[in-house]
Amino acid sequence: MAKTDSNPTQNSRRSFLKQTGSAVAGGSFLAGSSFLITGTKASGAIDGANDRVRIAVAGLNGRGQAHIAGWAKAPNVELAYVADPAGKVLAKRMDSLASRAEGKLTTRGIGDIRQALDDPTVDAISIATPNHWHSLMTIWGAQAGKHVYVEKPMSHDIAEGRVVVEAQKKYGVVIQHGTQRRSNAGVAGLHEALKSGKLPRLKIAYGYCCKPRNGIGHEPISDPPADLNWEHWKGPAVIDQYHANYVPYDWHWFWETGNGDLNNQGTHQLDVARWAIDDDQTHPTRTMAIGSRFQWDDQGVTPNTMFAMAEYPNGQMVFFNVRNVNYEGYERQVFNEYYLEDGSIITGEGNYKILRPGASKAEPLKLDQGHVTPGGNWNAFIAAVRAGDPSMANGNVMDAHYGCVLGHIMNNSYRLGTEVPFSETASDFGGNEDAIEHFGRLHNVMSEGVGISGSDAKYQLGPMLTFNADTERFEGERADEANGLVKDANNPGYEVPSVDAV
Ligand SMILES: NC(=O)C1=CN([C@@H]2O[C@H](COP(=O)(O)OP(=O)(O)OC[C@H]3O[C@@H](n4cnc5c(N)ncnc54)[C@H](OP(=O)(O)O)[C@@H]3O)[C@@H](O)[C@H]2O)C=CC1
Ligand SMILES: O=C1CO[C@H](CO)[C@@H](O)[C@@H]1O
Repeated sequence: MAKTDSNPTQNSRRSFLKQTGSAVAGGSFLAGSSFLITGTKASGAIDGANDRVRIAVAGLNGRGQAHIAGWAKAPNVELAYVADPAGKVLAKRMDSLASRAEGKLTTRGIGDIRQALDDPTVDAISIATPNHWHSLMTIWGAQAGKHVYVEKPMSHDIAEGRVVVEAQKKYGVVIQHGTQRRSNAGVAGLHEALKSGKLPRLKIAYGYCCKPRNGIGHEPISDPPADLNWEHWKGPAVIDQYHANYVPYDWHWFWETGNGDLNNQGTHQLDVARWAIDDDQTHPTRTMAIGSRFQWDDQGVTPNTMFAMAEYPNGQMVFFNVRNVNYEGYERQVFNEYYLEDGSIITGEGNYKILRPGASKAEPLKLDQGHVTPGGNWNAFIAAVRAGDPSMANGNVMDAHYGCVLGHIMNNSYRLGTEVPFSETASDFGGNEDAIEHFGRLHNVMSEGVGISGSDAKYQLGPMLTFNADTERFEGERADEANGLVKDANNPGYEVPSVDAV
């Protein structure tokens, strides 16, 4: 890991950042209050009375603010650093912190998270950068002995996710994925009931990521803004030239930096769907996707419409819908559904209803709460850090890896797709009747709701890919092309190490 020339330990003074009107007494932190501690503790060791956790947040524009607020509410957590490569974003966040600080603000604003990694008194980092940075920064964090809270998706491609897994094993740090539904004991309870046989066996776990969005237009190639360290923003991502649609947020819709909505919002629902699959299953072995970027005629390239399916070796399936196009009467659907072998359908999120075969109305499904580390996503991470126990993470590194790869291989099928006429019989989905029926519903929304029609309209139909769950490589038809998508190219100085070199 490259070293920086800063002296991050120079601020040895503690001070406190006031977030609300509550009071901090005697220089100590009142557990459960809404203060954010800033400053530096004398030692990085987390023990006994000095169990303060010092954390550095990377990525400050959108989700990074939720991270700061989340750590502020966690007892005895100290915001040591905030990092962002854009000078204006960093200055704005620092101003905001300073305006709420009691006394001198000692949180350090930095452009490069490696300054915080070099500080032995930092215990953990929390990553809210664009997706292409998630794995590399997590790996750097593990190598530096820091615990890591990393936003979803933990990986931008299949191979780097595996490196994170191996880094976690080697360095033993806590890694928690930003899939906060993993902290929901109601969701855990349903999945435990499904797996223990208290409910009929799960056949299809279905995720929906259907929230309306708009196109992003076209931005010309230009110089990056003067305050932005563009080389560092790109980091591992190979991007030819800057345009203003990358920064901020709309990087989601370019494959070099994002993963489309399937592995954006959809990561939450993909993760829940996979969590419901039997515990002895790792990756699906067959997957395919069909979709398009309808309606917008913009610069983004990832699909705004998608139906994808994945089949696990035990026959259980994950189905997934993405539907971002906007139209009058749009039905927002961001949730999961469970189709059981006896024909029942379960819906809800932590508070479930079941529609039994032949019944006209769904009935409430009363279940025991499942096992999660209590306290919500932020507190669970801090509890795991204090205990030094990676298994306490709500959404650990393996959960993250399997959930993200599920989305990556669906996206890979889509990316290898060919154009076919816009039709409800665009694919036979390997003969899967359930998939044919569910794709038909999405197709109807596109034709009747969105009004897509005519010979110019096309779907991009991806091949049925075969994935070897042991080697994490594709096999069989189109395998060479699919394996070309397993690992992204990286820029010099920002290479994701190999599994052997981690
Ligand atoms: N769990 C959840 O519910 C949610 C999770 N997320 C996840 O959070 C992540 C961030 O999303 P969002 O905030 O919407 O995206 P934004 O683009 O709005 O913000 C990302 C920030 O990261 C900064 N950044 C880029 N590279 C680096 C780097 N090397 N070091 C530090 N900061 C960097 C960006 O810099 P710049 O200032 O130049 O743009 C920007 O400020 C995404 O991965 C997303 O999936 C988002 C929303 C909710
Ligand atoms: O639009 C968004 C808001 O909710 C999602 C939840 O993780 C985000 O990631 C996404 O970018």
